[in-house]
Amino acid sequence: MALRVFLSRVTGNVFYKRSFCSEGKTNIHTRIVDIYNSEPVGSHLLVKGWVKAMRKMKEHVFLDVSDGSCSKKLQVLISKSRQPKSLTYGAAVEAVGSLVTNTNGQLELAAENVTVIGPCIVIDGYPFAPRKSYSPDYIRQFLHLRPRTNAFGALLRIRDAASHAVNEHFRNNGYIHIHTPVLTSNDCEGAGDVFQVKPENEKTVKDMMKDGMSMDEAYFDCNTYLSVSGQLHLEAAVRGLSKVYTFGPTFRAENSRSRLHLAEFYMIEAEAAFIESLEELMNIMENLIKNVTSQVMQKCADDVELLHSSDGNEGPVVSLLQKPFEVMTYEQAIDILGRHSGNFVSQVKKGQGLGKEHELYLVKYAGDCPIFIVDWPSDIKPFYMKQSLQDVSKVSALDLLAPQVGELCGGSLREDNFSLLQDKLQKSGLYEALGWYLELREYGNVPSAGFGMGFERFLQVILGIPNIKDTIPFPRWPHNCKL
Ligand SMILES: NC(=O)C[C@H](N)C(=O)O
Repeated sequence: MALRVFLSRVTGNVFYKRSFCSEGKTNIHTRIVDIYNSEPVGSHLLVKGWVKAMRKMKEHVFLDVSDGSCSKKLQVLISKSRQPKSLTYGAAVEAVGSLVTNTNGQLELAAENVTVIGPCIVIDGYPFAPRKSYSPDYIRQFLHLRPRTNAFGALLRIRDAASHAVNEHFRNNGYIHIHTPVLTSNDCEGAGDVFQVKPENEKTVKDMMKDGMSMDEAYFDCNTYLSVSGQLHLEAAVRGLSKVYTFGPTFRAENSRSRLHLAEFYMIEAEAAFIESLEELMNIMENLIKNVTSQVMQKCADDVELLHSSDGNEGPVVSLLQKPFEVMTYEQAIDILGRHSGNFVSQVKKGQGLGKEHELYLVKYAGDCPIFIVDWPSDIKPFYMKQSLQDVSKVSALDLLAPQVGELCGGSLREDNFSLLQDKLQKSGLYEALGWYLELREYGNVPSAGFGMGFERFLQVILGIPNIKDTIPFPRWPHNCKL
């Protein structure tokens, strides 16, 4: 571009002039949360939001207006003569007026003017009636309208606060946030069934083989999947940064519609170098869980209360904060389950994994307290877990079981013995694909450990939410991806 043209673009009147000011000051409307926190009585304000309830009196109309910024609504008072025609429950409105304290001592906007920004065009079609509480199952049928319900609004604010607290906790403890890839060529450890991805117009591998094409002609010259875990990439990053974590979407194509599974969920995964015992790993996990839980309970007390009082939720699990998490070995767990099988739980044999009923039974046994199950048989755990120094048939791994969900986290010391890892990769047929992973142990290797925790299950636990689909804005599960 010629310099003259360039300069005229930069300095001339070519550009559209905009007025710049920080967000919140634009358009000068005040958020309801700020009104309750800091706005002095007597202020003249513009408020924007949605009508959550409407009461018509002789001369006035009272509106409960919410803008989603907090659980509270602002009562707006307008004289009947100034009430716009399309003012109904559910409409989007803006109101201008003075902030006053009413006779009940509550803040109220005495409005001079209320304008309808967006009316409810089909009033009878709106699935939620004012001041009525609905079951989560009912609300879930309207995923696109769900964010405007009181209970789900509260959930979304809590989720935001929890996500913020997770990032803050890791940052305060010296962890570096790593964005691990969503597209990967490995399925981690066979952590779950994978979603395979390819460009829209590309043939499937099967068709390519039929047509005599080689994988080199594909976009990626290898099979590609949506990530089931960022762990292996974190293990690469931790051998350079010492403490790392990731917190992103994770995908499992499990054909389950259970109250505990999603096809897309958010996983918090952390890895730390120079860790040599499960004790240290348990402390890292317990500190994270306790700290984030107490942050959420403090910062979102109103929303937690609102969620608790709405239908279908069991309320927060306080046992999480009260005492140290329990610990028992896999063998002790099998023993306890064996002694109580029949009446309470079905039989589980030594060497087998635990079913959901076993996990929940063990949590009950621990007094509804989270419990770490440690030292698992190596045969039922993935290749990257470190062989136990005391018993070669075991790995230094743990599962954290919690009320409401059973398994909440899984973690382990990572195998740092080069030849053992090489052997395991060879035996599991992953040697070719994971040569790079083995190489991490070839140069400047260190002992390390890590864990993963499903964020939605964590929300279920701390909030007592039975169904995982009620913890994520737009849940994906079999046959449900249209919205
Ligand atoms: N980062 C982890 O340890 C999580 C584990 N790889 C899982 O997929 O469950």
